[in-house]
Amino acid sequence: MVTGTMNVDWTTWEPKERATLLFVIKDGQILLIRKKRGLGAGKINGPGGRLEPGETPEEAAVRETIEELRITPLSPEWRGRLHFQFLDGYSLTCSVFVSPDYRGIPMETPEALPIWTPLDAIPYDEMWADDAHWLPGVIAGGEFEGYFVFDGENMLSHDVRWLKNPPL
Ligand SMILES: Nc1nc2c([nH]c(=O)n2[C@H]2C[C@H](O)[C@@H](COP(=O)(O)OP(=O)(O)OP(=O)(O)O)O2)c(=O)[nH]1
Repeated sequence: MVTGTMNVDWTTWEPKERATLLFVIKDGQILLIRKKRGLGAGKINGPGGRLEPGETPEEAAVRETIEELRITPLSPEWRGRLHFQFLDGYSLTCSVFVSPDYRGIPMETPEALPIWTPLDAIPYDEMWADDAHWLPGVIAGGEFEGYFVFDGENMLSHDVRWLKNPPL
C-alpha cells in the first residue's frame, strides 16, 4: 500500500506482478544482456521476466534465460528479492538467482543481446538505479531483501537488508 510519496508499508505490501533475474557468474565474468524490449528496454540487465501461472521463481528464471539467451543455467541459487513500488501504483517483486555454470552458447534473440562483462567493469550507469545497491553484494556472495520506490525510472528511495554475508 502506498501511504505517501515515499512511505510504503512493506509489512502489508503485495506486488501486482512477480518476476525474476538470473546472473551467470563464471571465470571472473558476469553474463549481462542489453534488453531489447519489455520493461527496461535499452538497459543492461540480467536475463529475466515475469512468472507464468503455476511457475516457481526458479522455474521462471531458467525459462526466461533459455528464451532470452538460448542457454540453460545450471544449479541456480536464490540470492535475494527485490520489492519495487512505483508511484503510479504498479508494483513488482523480483527474485534474484546466480548460476555458476550453464549449458549451450549465449546467442542474441529478439529480446536480448548477451554481453560477457568483467566483474570489475559492470556498467551500473546503464542499468536500473537500484542495481548498484545490491549486485556488488550478490557477486560477493550475499543474500538480501531490497525495498525500492520508483517514479518511472527515477529511484526515490532504497533500503537493502543483507540476510547473509553482508558486504564489507
Ligand atoms: N536489475 C533490475 N531488473 C529489474 C528492475 N526492475 C525490473 O522490472 N527489472 C526486471 C525484472 C524482469 O526481469 C524485467 C521486467 O520484465 P519483462 O518486461 O522482461 O517481463 P517479460 O519478459 O515477462 O515481458 P514481456 O515479454 O511480457 O513483455 O525487468 C530493476 O530495478 N533492476
